[in-house]
Formats: sequence, C-alpha cells, structure tokens
Amino acid sequence: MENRIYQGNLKVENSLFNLINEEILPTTTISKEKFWASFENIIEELTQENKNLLEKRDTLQSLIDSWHQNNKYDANNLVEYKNFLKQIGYLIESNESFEVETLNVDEEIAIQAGPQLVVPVKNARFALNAANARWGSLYDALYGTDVISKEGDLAPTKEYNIKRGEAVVSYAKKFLDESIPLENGSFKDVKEFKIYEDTLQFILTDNSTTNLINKEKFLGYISNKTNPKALIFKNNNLHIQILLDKQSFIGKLDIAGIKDIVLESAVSTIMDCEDSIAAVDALDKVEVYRNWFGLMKGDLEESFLKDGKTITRKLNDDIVYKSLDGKEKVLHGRSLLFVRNVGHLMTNPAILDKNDEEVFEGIMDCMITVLCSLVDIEQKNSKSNSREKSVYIVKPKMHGPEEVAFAVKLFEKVEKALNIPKNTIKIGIMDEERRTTINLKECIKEAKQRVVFINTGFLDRTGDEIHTSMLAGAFVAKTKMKEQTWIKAYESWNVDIGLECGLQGKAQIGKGMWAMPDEMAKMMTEKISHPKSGANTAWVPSPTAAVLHAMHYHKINVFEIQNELKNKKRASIDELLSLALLDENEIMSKDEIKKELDNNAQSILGYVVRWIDAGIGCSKVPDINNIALMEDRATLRISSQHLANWIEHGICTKDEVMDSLKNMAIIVDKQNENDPSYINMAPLYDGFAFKSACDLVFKGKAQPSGYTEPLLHKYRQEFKLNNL
Ligand SMILES: CC(=O)SCCNC(=O)CCNC(=O)[C@H](O)C(C)(C)COP(=O)(O)OP(=O)(O)OC[C@H]1O[C@@H](n2cnc3c(N)ncnc32)[C@H](O)[C@@H]1OP(=O)(O)O
Ligand SMILES: O=CC(=O)O
Ligand SMILES: [Mg+2]
Repeated sequence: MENRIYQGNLKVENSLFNLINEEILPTTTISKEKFWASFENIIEELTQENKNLLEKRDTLQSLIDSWHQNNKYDANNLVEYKNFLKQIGYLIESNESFEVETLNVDEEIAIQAGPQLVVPVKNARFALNAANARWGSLYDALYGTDVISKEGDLAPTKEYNIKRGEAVVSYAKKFLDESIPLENGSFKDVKEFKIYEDTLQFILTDNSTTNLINKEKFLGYISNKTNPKALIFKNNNLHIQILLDKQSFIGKLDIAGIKDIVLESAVSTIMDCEDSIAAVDALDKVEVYRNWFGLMKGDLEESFLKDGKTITRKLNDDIVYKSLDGKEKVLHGRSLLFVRNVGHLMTNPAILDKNDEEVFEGIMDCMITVLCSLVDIEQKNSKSNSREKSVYIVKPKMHGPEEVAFAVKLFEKVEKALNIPKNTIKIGIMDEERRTTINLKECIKEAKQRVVFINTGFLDRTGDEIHTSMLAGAFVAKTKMKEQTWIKAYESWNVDIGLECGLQGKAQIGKGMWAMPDEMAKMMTEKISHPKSGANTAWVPSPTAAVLHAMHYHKINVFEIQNELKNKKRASIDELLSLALLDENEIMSKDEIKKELDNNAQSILGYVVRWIDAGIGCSKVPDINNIALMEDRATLRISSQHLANWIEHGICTKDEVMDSLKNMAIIVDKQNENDPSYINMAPLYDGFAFKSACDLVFKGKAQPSGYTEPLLHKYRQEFKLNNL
C-alpha cells in the first residue's frame, strides 16, 4: 500500500494524486483546489445514490429468485411472469415516442458505418496500435490470416511465399472490382493509372483505357499527378488507398506497381478501462489514466522489442492528399476514440472518502478520464481526437433507465466541475443487462441528448440471462446459447428500438465482439450478418480483424438497410423473456456433461490464472477443441454462472466440477509451460488463481448479478500483497 495524501476529506494514494496534480492539471486551467473540492462534492453527492441503485439490483434479484422458487416458469404462458416483472418495477411500460437529440457527434459515429475495435487501454503498445488501426494493410491482413488458405502451395513459409502473395493480390483486386468497379475489365488487368485534369484513367494490359463506373469514387492522390504515391477512393463513406511504388518488394512484382491496398478500418475504437483489463488499485489505475491522457494529448509513445529490433510506436499523423483540382484535403489519421469507464458496481482503494470507504470507481473514472480529455476538447493537443469537441464514454453494465439517469447525472456534475459545456460528454450505452434490454427505449430516453451508441454486449448479456433466472431451471449448454430465441430477439430488438428512437445519423447501433481472434475466414463468412442486420458498427478484437471486417461495409450499405428496417414489426417482449432452459425430457449423456464442464473449466482457469498472477485482463485461451478464444470478464461471467447453474439444478455435482477444474488446471499449466514467470496451479491447487476460479463457480450464485470482478479484484489484491 502506498502513502495517502489527505486532500479535503479524501485520502488519495500518492501515485494517483501526483499524476493528477503534476501531469494532468497543469495542462488545464483548473486549479488543484477547485478540482479536488469539486471531486469531493461529487463523491459526497452521488455515493449514497449509487449504493441505493446497487441495493435495488439485489432486491429485484431476490424477488425474482423467490418467484422462481414459488412458481413454475411456463414458456407457453408468460402472462403471470410478465405481470410479476411489471409489479416489481423490473419491466416498465414505455409508450411515448421520442427521437434522440444528440449534437456535436463526429462523423465516424454519425455517418460512417465500419468496424469498432476494442483494446485494453492499460497496454500502451496495443492501445497505440489500435488508435492507428484506422488505416490498415489489406495485403498484410490477408497474407497473415486464414482468409487465404494456409494449405499446400499457399502455406506461409519463412521467406515470402510468392504463390500466397499472388492469392492475396488476387483476392484484394477482386475486392476492388466489387467496391470501385471499372467500366471494363478488372483491376487484375490494370497496368497503369493516369490522372488527368478531371479524371483518373486505367490503362489495361490490352492497352485499352477504362474508367470507374462511378467516377466520383476517386477522390484524389498523394504527392504528384504524374507519379502518385497513392490513389484515394471512397465507397459507402469508407476510404480505400491504393499505394503505388514500382521499386518496392511487392510493387516490383505487380504489373501496375501496386505495393499495397490500405483500407479505412477501425473507424472508431474503444479504449477499455473495464472488462479487458485488470486494474485493482491506484498503481493500476494510474497506468490506465496515463495512457488515456497520452492518447488525448497526442504524444503517447511506447518502445518495445519486436523480432530483435526496438520499435517506438507513436500516434499516426493525419493523411494529406490532393483532390483533382489540386486542393489539399485531410483524412483523419487515427481511429475516433471512446473510453469505456467501469460500471456502477465496483469501488477502488485509490481514493477513500470521508468515511474511509473506497470511492465508486465509475465516479472516479468519469471525473479523471474527462479531465484527461480537456486537452482534446480545448484542441490544445498535437493530434486531435474529436473535432466536434465531444468526449465519448462507453458506460457498461447498467441495469435499466434509473442507472442510465444516474450516469447522466454524474456526467452533468463532471461537466460543471470541469467547466465544459453541457452535453459535451456523450454516452455509449452497453445493452448488456436484461433489465436494460427489456427497457431499452426508456434507457435511451434518459440519455437522449447524449447517446452516441447502443451496443449489444451479448457476452455480458448472456451471463446476466443465466444469473437473473438462476433458479428457473438448468440452462442449455454454453455453446448452444447463441441459437436461442431470446438472443435472436435481443439482437433485432436493439436495432429496431435504436431506429425507432432516431439514432440513425446521430449514433451507432452496434453489435458485439468477434471472440475468435484467429478464425478470420470464419469471421469473413459470419460477421457480414452484422451490417446486414442494420448495425452500423460491430466489435472486432484486433486491427487485422478490423481491416477484414471493413470489407463487409463496402459490400453492404448499412444506412440503406436501416431505411428498409424502419417500419418493421419488432421482436416481442415474450421472445425476449423466453428462457433458454434445458428441456426436462432431454437427457444429456455423462460424456456431454463432462465435455461442457471441462470446456467451461478450461476457459475459466486459462483466463483467471493470467488475471490473478500476471494482471492481464484479456487473453486468448484455447477451448477444448483447441480454438483460441478471446476471454475477458464477460466470458468468464458466462462460464462461471453456467457451472453454478448446473450445480444448482443437479446436472452435475460440485465434486464433478472440482474434478474438472483440477484436471483442466494441469492442461492450462502445460499450455503456459514456456512462460518463465508462470506459476503452476497443479498439483497443489493452493494458489490464488485456482482459489479464485473455485470461488467464481461455487460462490457464483451469490455474486452480484453474477459479476466476476469482486472476486477477481480480491484475489489479485491478495496476490499483489504476497508476491509483488
Ligand atoms: C465482452 C467484451 O467486453 S469484448 C471487449 C474486450 N475485449 C477486447 O478488448 C479484446 C481486445 N483484444 C486483445 O486484447 C487481444 O487481441 C487478445 C488478448 C484477444 C489476443 O492478444 P495476443 O494473443 O497478444 O494477440 P496476437 O499475438 O495475435 O497479436 C498481438 C499483436 O496484435 C496487436 N493487437 C492484438 N489485439 C489488438 C487490439 N485489440 N488492439 C490493437 N492491437 C492489437 C498487438 O499490438 C500485437 O501487435 P504488435 O506486436 O505489433 O504490438
Ligand atoms: O461488453 C461486451 C459484452 O459482450 O459483454
Ligand atoms: Mg460487457
């Protein structure tokens, strides 16, 4: 534990105090006295209300639990169940129509449909990479992934595999043919590009010339007309750059001298302070805030060793090009950044209040991340984020409209404290708790002047689905959850409500994470369903996935789809409330059950061991079929709640789960054998990581909303105390 500084009635850990006083406040016009006094006031004014909201969650959960103990949930007749939910205030009537009124929204959100990248902001190397992932190499994304088959002649080799390279170029040129088609021929036949006064012409291998079918899709060029370094195009509001260099390694092999095709990819990025990071104390929070501040100032840098070389990563510059009339134009060089604060649940020891209680972390995140953003709002930074002078906060894990209203109240207070105009702070509402989904319209209404997205966080939402109805019965296997009625209804309900509330042109209607970071071929066939469903953004786990997913938005014009959907009948509340319970007549074999236990146990342990022992909040963990899955706190919530639910309903015993955890610990230890700092869980099973995995499952029923963070924080703090 560090020393605390007494500041008014607050006790602030040294490292955080110094970061704010010595590094952040000097870049603003706000005095230390004013900052700390207003911060203390906000904590004083909102702490009790925050506690009340959490109590309400518990009260509703107990009422729902006892209803299930005393009533049989009947999937064919939900009248009584719905009446009960209304009576306790869980389901709220919502009739009044309205449209959102959000102003000063950057175009990346309002009018560009494209991928949204998420990144743990505690990791500066990744965070910088993400911010720069606005523009990504299509050739690299194809060459490095299974979108191009890795079999036979095409398999990646130590040296550049020319055959694989040819397959990449052929795929990429086919993409150009579809996105910016030529009147005649194909990009494969183009041997030269010629820029004239008012047009771009393409010379084909048979010496004929052709044009784009839609000439306006060519915007301009970089450097000079006779020898351009790049040609810039636009399709569906997304840019494409064809990079030309006949001397480069790849350009030499290409008939037109194309060295790469660069796509506008991660149009926006969420810098995550929540489920993908492990931040349990002031020192962790300081890393998080310092990185976010660096991104806002525009000068974040990170040096690291890669392939034997030291690399220094910085934020990219904007891209300057010339339009046909010779005028200079600028394309934003970086992804538009949101910051995901934590939700309303957790407290953090970084600051204690007048009662020596830890302050709510959501309040702290808001005050400090917005303070860090002043330099951007006031446009005093070297590289800008929002040109509309807005700050974009993603608020996760809110339960229902009252909790959204509370976030809005916090934003108002922070704006006053930091002297910024009302409604500067925008909100991305994660639609990831059941009480938010079923009352989504009312939730949006509470934030109608600030809302910039509603996103289906289906992973948390699945965890909440299980936890809320823990006592209703045993749920279907984890792998079957995505096929269930409730989740399909939830996904379309979110789009329909978003359109009904006028989000189009003002806010994103977003879809969730692609959680198989190495399965890019599969992503290319499946994730096109997101733009097809009317979502103008969807989450990807890496810059490479962003480049690939961007192609979907060239194929699909989301805004046209949204227009078609506008008057569609929306999913019913009954579908939303239909529980994915196992059919009582369906007997699962011992083997099927064991497979499910092992799969869950392996995900839990593989993730938790890195969280507790190494402080890593997002990991790639193989499942039992050896597919690497992105695991974060939301996926952990699903696995742990699922096991808790099966124990509760006698599908398996506690002992069987314990056996599975022990067996899987051996496998996870083996998977990590090349990491010199790794601490084995087996054969003693007495480390903090293994204990936390056990608690997450065996105490899962009692965890607030089934969340994993209280136990993760407790065990990580204990680990730090004993080992660091
Ligand atoms: C339910 C939810 O809340 S989902 C939201 C939370 N989830 C996330 O944020 C997922 C973010 N993704 C990640 O953290 C990572 O991609 C992981 C953990 C899934 C995989 O990480 P790794 O195993 O290190 O990935 P891998 O070895 O394939 O790639 C590492 C490279 O890709 C880059 N990279 C990977 N993911 C990202 C990312 N999200 N943003 C930026 N760069 C990334 C790294 O910078 C690194 O490149 P570098 O060496 O040039 O720096
Ligand atoms: O935050 C995202 C989710 O799926 O949960
Ligand atoms: Mg979530």
